[in-house]
Amino acid sequence: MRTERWPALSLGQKCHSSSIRVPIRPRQSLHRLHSRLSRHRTRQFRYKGVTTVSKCILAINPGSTSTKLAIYEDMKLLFAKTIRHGEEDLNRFRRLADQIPFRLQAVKTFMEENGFDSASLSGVAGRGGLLKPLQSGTYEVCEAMLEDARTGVFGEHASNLGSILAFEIASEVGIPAFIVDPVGVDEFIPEARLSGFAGIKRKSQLHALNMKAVSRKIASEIGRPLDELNFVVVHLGAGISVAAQKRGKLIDVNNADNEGPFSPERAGTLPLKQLISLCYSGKYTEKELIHLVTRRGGVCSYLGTKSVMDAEERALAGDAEAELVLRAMVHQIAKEIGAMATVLDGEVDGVILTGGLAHSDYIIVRIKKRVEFLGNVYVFPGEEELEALAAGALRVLNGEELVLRYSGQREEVR
Ligand SMILES: Nc1ncnc2c1ncn2[C@@H]1O[C@H](COP(=O)(O)OP(=O)(O)O)[C@@H](O)[C@H]1O
Ligand SMILES: CCCC(=O)OP(=O)(O)O
Repeated sequence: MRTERWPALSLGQKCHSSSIRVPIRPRQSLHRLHSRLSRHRTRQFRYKGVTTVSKCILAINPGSTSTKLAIYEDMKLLFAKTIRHGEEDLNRFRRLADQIPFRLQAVKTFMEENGFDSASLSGVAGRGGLLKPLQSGTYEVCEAMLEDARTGVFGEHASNLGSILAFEIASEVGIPAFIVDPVGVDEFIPEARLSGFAGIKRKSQLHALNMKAVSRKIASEIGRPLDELNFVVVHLGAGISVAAQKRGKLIDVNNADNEGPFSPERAGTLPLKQLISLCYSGKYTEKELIHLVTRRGGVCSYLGTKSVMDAEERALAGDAEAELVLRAMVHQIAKEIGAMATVLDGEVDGVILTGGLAHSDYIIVRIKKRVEFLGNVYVFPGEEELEALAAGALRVLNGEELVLRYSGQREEVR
């Protein structure tokens, strides 16, 4: 048994560091470029006196406490920034949609700071949020999608802002806006859809963008096609997704906003009867309780912080409560990994651990100890979401892949 650790690129880091073992390859398929698309989408890009003909993509990843941004010229990272939003910045907005002008300004400031004109862009890609169940791929943003993201009919999460912000920027300069592998990617097998109570269906809501991007990289490092491999893929972020990935398809997962292990900010699966009693206690409105279990649950509800980094410091300094909470979170994550291994009939080529918490040796060492009997454990700290967004947009702009419509049809990008 061994653990592979690939340090993910931190934002702004150049791709040539010798410590990076996963090669970042530029896409090679310009020869397949459709000439109409080529004329329409390829821009002259002028920066610091040098003019190049290439496709520039703005990638936007709105998170619950941050907006992560990057501009790629083809697959070369030009600029990136993580803007952290304090609770005081975001708490003044009553609804998620009220944050749009504030976040939009943050995107525009990022472009201005880097002297980058949006007229030089070929496309904008935003993280796709809680939308209807969708197949994996790149979708062009359309009015129906914007409406679902704005109203939150499939749930409220900061990622819902991705399509909206991408569309706002793109429509100003008449270029397409995309989302890639949204949170609502659904590749469930039929038996994963039943909850155990008729009328309540399980939903696939997960960190599909990063989980797919990281698994593709690890498969390529192993030297085998992803569609021949079975992984248990675990994204350890503000929310936690533990998925059974069979031959490239995410066939079962705990719903990262609703089920499974508790996370830095989410309660995960709760004892049913006690939860029902709490709903009828009169202490909370429906909205308040949903907010509590999804944004102030998990580690936050026990320790008052969503930062596992802080919780870890406390545990290491002898705080017994912090130590117990982290031990319990590891316990639940490991149990879920074991469960997903059974979904794969025990045929597991490896366990992949990624997301912010994968930076933590404290957490990783403890999970690994519990699950390494299943096979190799691959650790990929952080996430590849911005790069995956740019890659998804470029695949359709370069004519390598048909763009998906929110209705489910595949078409050539217009
Ligand atoms: N080096 C680290 N050590 C311990 N915890 C970390 C480290 N880096 C990030 N984290 C924790 O990861 C969590 C956030 O994960 P991240 O993947 O960035 O979240 P999101 O899902 O919002 O993108 C936080 O609890 C943070 O404290
Ligand atoms: C709702 C599923 C996606 C998710 O949990 O994202 P974050 O960890 O970024 O909040």
